[in-house]
Amino acid sequence: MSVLEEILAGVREDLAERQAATSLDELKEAARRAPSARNALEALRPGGDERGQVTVIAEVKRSSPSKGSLAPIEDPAALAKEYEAGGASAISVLTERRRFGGSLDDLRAVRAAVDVPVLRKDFVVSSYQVWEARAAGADLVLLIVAALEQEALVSLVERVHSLGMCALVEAHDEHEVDRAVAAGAQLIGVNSRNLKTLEVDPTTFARCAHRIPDSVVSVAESGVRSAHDVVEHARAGADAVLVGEALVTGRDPRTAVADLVAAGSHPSLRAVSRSGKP
Ligand SMILES: O=C(O)c1ccccc1NCC(=O)[C@H](O)[C@H](O)COP(=O)(O)O
Repeated sequence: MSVLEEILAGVREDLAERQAATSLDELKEAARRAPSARNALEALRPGGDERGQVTVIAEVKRSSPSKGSLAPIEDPAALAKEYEAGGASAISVLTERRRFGGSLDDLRAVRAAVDVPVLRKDFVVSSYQVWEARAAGADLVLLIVAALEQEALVSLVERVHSLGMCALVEAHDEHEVDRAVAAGAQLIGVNSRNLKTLEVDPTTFARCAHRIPDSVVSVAESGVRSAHDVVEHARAGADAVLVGEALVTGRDPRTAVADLVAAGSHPSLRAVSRSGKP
């Protein structure tokens, strides 16, 4: 079994327990009571089509399959506030329990503490999880192309958008980028971590970028550690970077985010056309 299949098997077991405890109707009612979703596309590409800076999505990440335990993070809301104070444009919260140590309670706490959009980062296989995300206040929901058949991907993208949220559709190679575009994604993440080996290949975003239309907001995910990495991804046409490990294992999350934001805002980084058009 691949790492992804193992994770998905655990996710499905946990999901079945939650579905037994809370009906879809109850969830829908909770989603109706939740505050409206914040505009993630505007937050991640504030200049619209006139792209001029790379924004930062800062992640609340306790542990991971590749690295094991990273940081205890007893107060995810306090960490998210530090990220926001450092200039993060959105916060990613891992809600998967078994391998990442996250929860929907983390997401609820973070959403209540910050004013920027909040991403539910999980392994979504059912529209039930999309309703859960909205009920917990999420503004964005991660959908992983490699985990979904195309029909399911299309239907989940539509469900996320119909609830006013934004789907971050995650690809790992050019073919998956094409599937994300075909599914109607307005926000595409290219994850540099190979789901079979868990190795990070920092050239992945640059290899895939030309397949992402300029009208789609793009995110470079995984392995971003330094200002240099932000500049490299900016030069390849990224609108945003998503950073976890480097922030939760560093000493000062606010300053760490601020350094990445400053690197992504440098005037020398002119807007880059991913399609190669001037
Ligand atoms: O982080 C992992 O080991 C991992 C393994 C398998 C599937 C997903 C995984 N991570 C989720 C993420 O996408 C990252 O948390 C995110 O991109 C941030 O990456 P990093 O900055 O390298 O922590």
